[in-house]
Amino acid sequence: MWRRTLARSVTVRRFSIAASTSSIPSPCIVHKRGADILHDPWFNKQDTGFPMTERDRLGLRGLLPPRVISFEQQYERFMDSYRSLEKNTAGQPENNVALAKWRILNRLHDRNETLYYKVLIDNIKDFAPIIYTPTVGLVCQNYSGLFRRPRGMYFSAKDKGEMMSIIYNWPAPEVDMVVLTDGSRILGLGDLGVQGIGIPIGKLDMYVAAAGINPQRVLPIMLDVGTNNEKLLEDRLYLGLRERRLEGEEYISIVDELMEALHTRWPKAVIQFEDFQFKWAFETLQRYRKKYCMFNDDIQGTAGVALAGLLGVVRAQGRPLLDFVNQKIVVVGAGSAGLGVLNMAYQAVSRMTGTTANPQFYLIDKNGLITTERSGVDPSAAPFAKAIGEVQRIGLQEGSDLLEVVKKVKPHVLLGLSGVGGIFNEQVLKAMRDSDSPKPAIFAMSNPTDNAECTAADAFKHAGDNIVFGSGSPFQNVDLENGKIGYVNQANNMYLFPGIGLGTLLSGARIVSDGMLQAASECLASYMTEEEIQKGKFYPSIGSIRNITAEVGAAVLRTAVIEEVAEGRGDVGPKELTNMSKEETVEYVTSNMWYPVYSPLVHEK
Ligand SMILES: NC(=O)c1ccc[n+]([C@@H]2O[C@H](COP(=O)([O-])OP(=O)(O)OC[C@H]3O[C@@H](n4cnc5c(N)ncnc54)[C@H](O)[C@@H]3O)[C@@H](O)[C@H]2O)c1
Ligand SMILES: O=C(O)C[C@H](O)C(=O)O
Ligand SMILES: [Mg+2]
Repeated sequence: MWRRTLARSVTVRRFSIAASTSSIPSPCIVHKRGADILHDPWFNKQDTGFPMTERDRLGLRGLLPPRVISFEQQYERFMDSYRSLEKNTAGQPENNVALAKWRILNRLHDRNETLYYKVLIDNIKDFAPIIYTPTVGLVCQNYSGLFRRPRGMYFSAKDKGEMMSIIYNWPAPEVDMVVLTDGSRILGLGDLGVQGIGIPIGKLDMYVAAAGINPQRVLPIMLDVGTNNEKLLEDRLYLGLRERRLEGEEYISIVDELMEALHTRWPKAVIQFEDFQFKWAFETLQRYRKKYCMFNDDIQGTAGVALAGLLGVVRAQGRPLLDFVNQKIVVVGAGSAGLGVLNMAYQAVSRMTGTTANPQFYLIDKNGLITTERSGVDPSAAPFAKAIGEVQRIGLQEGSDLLEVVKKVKPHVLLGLSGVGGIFNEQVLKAMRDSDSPKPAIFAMSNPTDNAECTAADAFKHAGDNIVFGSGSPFQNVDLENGKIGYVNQANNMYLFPGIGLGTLLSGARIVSDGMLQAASECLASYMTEEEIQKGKFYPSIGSIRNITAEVGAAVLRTAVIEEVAEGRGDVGPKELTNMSKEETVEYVTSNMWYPVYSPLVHEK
């Protein structure tokens, strides 16, 4: 038996396509020498990390001080400076501290990617809030001032007709993951134009940290089609096009051109759409999802994470999963994210009941409760408009406000994806005390922190100790002052998009199907133990994000194989993928994760 297992695991390892994690890293071919290497963050070893033999081979002798400092020493040196910075900035305004921390990490990112990702992976709990949500929002807002050097690619409306050649300016021969934004809806901060580039960079940092995508194969892209942000239009130092956004056919033809260019150069790359405003988010998803290997994280990734949380809520109530169909869920925000969640929740109910069920979902936008009486309702929201007769029976009407809806519906779950900070105010939270659930759930999923529908502390204070709580941006757990702790879940799509991307990539799938997304969500939902669920924990700790990503990636990959959309990757074709057991698939995914080590550099002309 052991022989078989060993043989199989060797087979799986043989198919590894990323850098090896063994103690002797495989060599890396470089096409440059001397100072050019020191200035390249992909190959630089923080200068002092180059061993003498390598200094000889690469023409580095005389360009560096004589001492060689090990990777471990460099790591400690960086962490020491980080800790000093923390000490020296203690007590200063929160945003200043956050930006100072971002700067020190960013400088390392620009100098030495290997050490940067080592630091990030080993301290993900502390550093995710800096390189990702919420600090990344602040960075985008201050981008023009913080800009030192470019990262990723920038396409603008001025590049129309030339994108196919511009795409070849990207220096890396291979790209696995692309995150693309047009900057039109950055978190809950609105239209930030070109400054939104921080979001694809942050998402791809999470891809490297959580999914082990090789950082030489990630590509953040900003598609600058103008901005409607008046402040930016008037700002002389704004780095993007100081023009209003393209609309209609002009807009879509530019996105078409970019997608075609990307597909031509890297047909196997997975493309994640991120932070597109509502009117284009759904439209581009429908337009491209059958043609290219792409998904929209705000619609689909968020939906999977939210559904996993909603199923956790049912378990926390001590109810069987099938009871999900009886949950009264009020979703506040009828945009990309809110509608994505409702679509997926609706599909789950339909699967459970085997019918086109009429779940008890209530949808609220800036004009209040959406019912069949609403005129001009967006077609993507229309399926969730409540029948007017049904709402009138409980004393509600078209446009009823949030407080009214919570009071009358007594929901099991109140889920915010509105982008409006504090909208779950004291009255609304107090009304949740009358929820029909023994463990009312409050999800304040909007980002960044100031845009959260409520804080964790307010949720526990006003809605009661028995609630379960999730937020898009991180909050500290809450001391309930009765010896108990109110647990805070981070209900953020970061728990899924890395696994969706990695699983899709390794499967070589042509598209990202609904089945693959559903598998990702189910995997996340079932990851949590009964004990954790009873403690109000629906998502794993961020410290285990590589493990969860491996599981999610494997679930996505296996579904791609079952649905026959997987074409395989490298030596590993659909047949080999089909023959892998569930455990072997997880091992295959894990063994393909890149891990930061200094590889011996070998020069080739
Ligand atoms: N936690 C996560 O993983 C996650 C994922 C995606 C989006 N988000 C957050 O969700 C928010 C919304 O994103 P989106 O893409 O859906 O935006 P969107 O612009 O597409 O939608 C926003 C929706 O909120 C509604 N709204 C605005 N003001 C309101 C009010 N006062 N009362 C009720 N509804 C109101 C709007 O009518 C609209 O339907 C953002 O803050 C974003 O950061 C979080
Ligand atoms: O970026 C995040 O933290 C989550 C989400 O994609 C968002 O737009 O808020
Ligand atoms: Mg987003």
